[in-house]
Amino acid sequence: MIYTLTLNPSIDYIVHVGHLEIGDVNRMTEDFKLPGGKGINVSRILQRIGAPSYALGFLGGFTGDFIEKWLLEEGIHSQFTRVEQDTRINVKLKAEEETEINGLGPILSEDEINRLKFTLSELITSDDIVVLSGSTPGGLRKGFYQELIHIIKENGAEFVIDTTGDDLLAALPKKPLLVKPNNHELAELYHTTFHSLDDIVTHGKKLLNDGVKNVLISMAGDGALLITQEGTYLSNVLKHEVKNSVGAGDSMIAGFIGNFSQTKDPLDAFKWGVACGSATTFSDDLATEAFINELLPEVTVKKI
Ligand SMILES: Nc1ncnc2c1ncn2[C@@H]1O[C@H](COP(=O)(O)OP(=O)(O)OP(=O)(O)O)[C@@H](O)[C@H]1O
Ligand SMILES: O=P(O)(O)OC[C@@]1(O)O[C@H](CO)[C@@H](O)[C@@H]1O
Repeated sequence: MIYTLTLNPSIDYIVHVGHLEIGDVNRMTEDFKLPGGKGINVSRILQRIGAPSYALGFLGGFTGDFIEKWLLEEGIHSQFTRVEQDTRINVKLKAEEETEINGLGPILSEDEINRLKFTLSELITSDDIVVLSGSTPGGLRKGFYQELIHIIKENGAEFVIDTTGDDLLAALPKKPLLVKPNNHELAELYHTTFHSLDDIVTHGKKLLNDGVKNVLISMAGDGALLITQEGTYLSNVLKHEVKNSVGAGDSMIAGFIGNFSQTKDPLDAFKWGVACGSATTFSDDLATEAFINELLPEVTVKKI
């Protein structure tokens, strides 16, 4: 079973304004509320590609109810830890440019934190993959991801981690099955600036040497890289109308893990990752199964 764990889910409030006038009253031309948070996006794509998952994390208040109900309607199993404070609302402002304003998330009590750890330790077995995704709620103690990874490893399961900074660095020696920084996050992680594809590959290989089994690096309109012990692979860039950047990386993780859990073939999984990430980029919301299948034959990867 694949589990996704979203410590800080959100309602994504997508607001279209056409033209944005800062400091003035702006009127929306369209708005949508969607369940969000990186792990939740991964679960939604996994469901669409026939690799069902179980969604875990913290949910609270009316915003939490909205997310739980939506996932239920999509047939996604979940066992969230209910918390006192409301799940956050993240604003995705679509004007001439896309602007995101992400909330801090609820303050959690010690009891709520312990209940989530207990749920994880009860559910996970050595057959499972746990996808740990996204930021941690503002008030949560530092190093909490490490506590979760400890439980996952103790239960003999594999894990994927999609976060940034110290939480990502600390996870590397625990040998994640997959990490997927984008090129900017990778540069930040190593306090550097990239000037070429070679620079990106060199730093991606550091992640591999530090313990990661499969390194995926997404590069938006420049495609993606996969680095494993067998070699380094570059994907092509699919050409369609770009509509959305929210959730492309999560879709890529879902495509990779959904396929890898069934085939154990990193190259095939890479193609699925690129198809899912691209399909979301070219959609208004997360990609549909039909569109992912349509794009799959367009994906090519080459060893570099
Ligand atoms: N402009 C684009 N043109 C073509 N393909 C794209 C474009 N943007 C994204 N993709 C595809 O989607 C993949 C994931 O996108 P991206 O690199 O933006 O992920 P990310 O930065 O993790 O996204 P997110 O904003 O969801 O965190 C890319 O590696 C690429 O395959
Ligand atoms: O604040 P975080 O946890 O870093 O990111 C949260 C978020 O921006 O990531 C998803 C897209 O990847 C959205 O659904 C959600 O709003």
